[in-house]
Amino acid sequence: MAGLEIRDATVRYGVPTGSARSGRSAGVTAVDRVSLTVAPGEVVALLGPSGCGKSSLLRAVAGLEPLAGGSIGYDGEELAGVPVHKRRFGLMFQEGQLFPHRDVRRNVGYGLETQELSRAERDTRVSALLDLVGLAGYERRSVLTLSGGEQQRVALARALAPRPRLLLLDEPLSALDRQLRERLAGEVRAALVETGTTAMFVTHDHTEASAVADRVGVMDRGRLLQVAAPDELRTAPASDRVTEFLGLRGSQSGV
Ligand SMILES: Nc1ncnc2c1ncn2[C@@H]1O[C@H](COP(=O)(O)OP(=O)(O)OP(=O)(O)O)[C@@H](O)[C@H]1O
Repeated sequence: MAGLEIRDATVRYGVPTGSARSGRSAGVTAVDRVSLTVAPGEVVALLGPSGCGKSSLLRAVAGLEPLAGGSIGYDGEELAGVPVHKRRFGLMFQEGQLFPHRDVRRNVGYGLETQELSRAERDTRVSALLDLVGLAGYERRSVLTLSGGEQQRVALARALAPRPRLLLLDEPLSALDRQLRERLAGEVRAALVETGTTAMFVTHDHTEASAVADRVGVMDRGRLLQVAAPDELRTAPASDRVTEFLGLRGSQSGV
């Protein structure tokens, strides 16, 4: 199938060699037989409390964690054995990812340096991306002078620059205060939709998940409880745990 296809993916940590075969439950099962698809151009959020396995699943898709079971494919190609840099996926994290000694233009243009573009073409693309993330005219600014929100906008522009076939975002707004987070969540979605970017967005904040994603996957203790459009999750939650995470009852949301 086109896009991302995760089938029965399992990620374990700290399992000594051989113990899986012996059947003993050594180590932690961070992701437990999760199946999920992301269609081309679709944005899917992974939502759940701290420790539920969201980042582990994202890292497995990126190729940063090996699978203990199941498989991950993209556009019909099996990704096992395909190294991180050959997957043509983009990554964006919470913070601390910009090069401090490069200006904004050279940060955003970083992923374009290996592509066969003239300097002028590169600059045009960088300016268009800065425009897209609301930072038109910031080319020459030192990233050290930017606010946290501006830095994450630059990081988003940089991640989008090489046109990744899948963008993986791990809590990209978590270091920002709530008000800014809510505004930026809408802006991130607009940028992803405008560029037609296929994306997986990890968050523990249900408001953010609903603002960013076409569909939200709710995770709990390594398992995927439900995947549905934000409206459908609200009107037809599959279980009480889903209701809790959506903040419709209790105080589990925003853990
Ligand atoms: N490198 C590791 N070694 C051992 N255990 C790990 C490792 N990374 C994660 N874990 C464990 O795996 C489980 C899932 O962690 P993971 O980081 O995927 O969850 P998460 O939902 O992304 O949490 P958070 O929102 O806090 O980042 C947790 O129990 C965690 O302690």
